[in-house]
Amino acid sequence: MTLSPLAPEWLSHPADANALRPLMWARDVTRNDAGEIEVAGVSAGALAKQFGTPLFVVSEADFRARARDFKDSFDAAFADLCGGADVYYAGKAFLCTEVARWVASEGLRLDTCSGGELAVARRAGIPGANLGLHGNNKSDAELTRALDMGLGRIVVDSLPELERLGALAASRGERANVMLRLTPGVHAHTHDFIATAHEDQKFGLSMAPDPETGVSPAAAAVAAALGHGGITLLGLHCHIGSQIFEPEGFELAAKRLLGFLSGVKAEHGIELPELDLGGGYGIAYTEADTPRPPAEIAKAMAAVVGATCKELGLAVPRISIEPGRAIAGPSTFTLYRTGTIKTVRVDTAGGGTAERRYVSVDGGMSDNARPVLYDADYSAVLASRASEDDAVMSRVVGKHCESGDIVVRDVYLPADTADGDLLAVPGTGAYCWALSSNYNYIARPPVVAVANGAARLIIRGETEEDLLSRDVS
Ligand SMILES: Cc1ncc(COP(=O)(O)O)c(C=O)c1O
Ligand SMILES: N[C@@H](CCCC[NH3+])C(=O)O
Repeated sequence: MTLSPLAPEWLSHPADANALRPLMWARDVTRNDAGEIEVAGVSAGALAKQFGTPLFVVSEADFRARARDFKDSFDAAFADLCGGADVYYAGKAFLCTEVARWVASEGLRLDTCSGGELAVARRAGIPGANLGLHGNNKSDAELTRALDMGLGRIVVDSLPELERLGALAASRGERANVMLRLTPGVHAHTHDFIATAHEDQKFGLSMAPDPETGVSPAAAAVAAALGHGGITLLGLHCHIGSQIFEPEGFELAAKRLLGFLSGVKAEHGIELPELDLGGGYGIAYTEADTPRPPAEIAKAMAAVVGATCKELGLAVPRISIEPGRAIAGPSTFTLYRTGTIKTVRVDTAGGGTAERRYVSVDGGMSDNARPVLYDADYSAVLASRASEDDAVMSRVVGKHCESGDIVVRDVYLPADTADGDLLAVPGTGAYCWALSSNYNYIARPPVVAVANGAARLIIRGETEEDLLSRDVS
């Protein structure tokens, strides 16, 4: 078989199309003797039979292990510097009541960014002291809810919000626990839509001095917070973006924030006790991605923080981080049923023609918007059986009325992949269900957690009745 010239350079023709690359899958996903994929002892076929497809399948053990790994690694790395570190799981990646409970039982805290996420946290019984709240446009109702729940930290994003929160807390005779989100001016190596620390964007307080006053919005916010009767200023926060592999951006941001803390000490005589370095750690969606293990990330970060504090004569603040994707992403795969398969002739850049095989599945951009939103790459394997057939360059597409509705842009799938097979797409635990929609009146799929040979629903799938029941007629 001649290889399709349409294959991207980074994608290698697999020697064994049935193989599961370890970094891309939850650690308890294997291929059983019958050739079927199974997770924690439950086969893809059994899952599809019990819950239907599309289906989000979460390995509970894998999710918990990744959460624990971050907590243990950061605690160990920062033990001597500041007595350990706090890990806030970023619930925006994937949140439901069950997941919030897993996170809490593994010793993590929870980062929320809306009233709805706070409601999940409350339902899961997480104490307010272990919660953070983010957002560039928090409503008064959300701030009130945060105060009602006694939040450990509200991450303030702007001067107007600081004023609003301070006034609200003061009117209740309280002080709000505040972290200030700063933009350290770091350009992260990631898709523009998920980079968040350069100057020209909606998040955070700039550290760059205003040309007229010489005072940066960040410095103005610190002064305002320290002087406000309704605010307790705990420290500073930054988040440079998401799906980032290189350590340099994280380290530069940490250095800039510590430098800023040193400036606060010089100006106000105060060493703020906390520093949150955000999330953003990349995961393996394809063979081209090489994520760093949490222990390595933590050690490198501790070395930078320790050395910088020493240089600046600062006590090391209590460090926290907010990983989302790196905990939720690899724990989950999406199970689809294949449908129409067709091969089309396409013109190549070199002036020739090639064939592209389109494999359609029964979901698509409504359960995974990331390829459309960020040009995100994924991978896929045949899940219902192993195949001895050669692997053919393929494009997995959804069923939506949108030509950009691509699930996996480029993947080698066995030539005998046929209508009715099961296909599994790994790494869909973060920002897939969370970003899901009802486009084309398609109901959101259920999410099941699998552990110890049993699967249980943690989010029920929507039904057509659910969707119709919203229509006012
Ligand atoms: C403030 C903040 N913290 C944490 C995260 C989690 O990022 P990630 O899922 O890439 O770890 C995000 C999302 O990018 C974020 O905006
Ligand atoms: N939603 C983005 C991640 C960033 C969201 C949080 N700031 C993604 O799917 O990659």
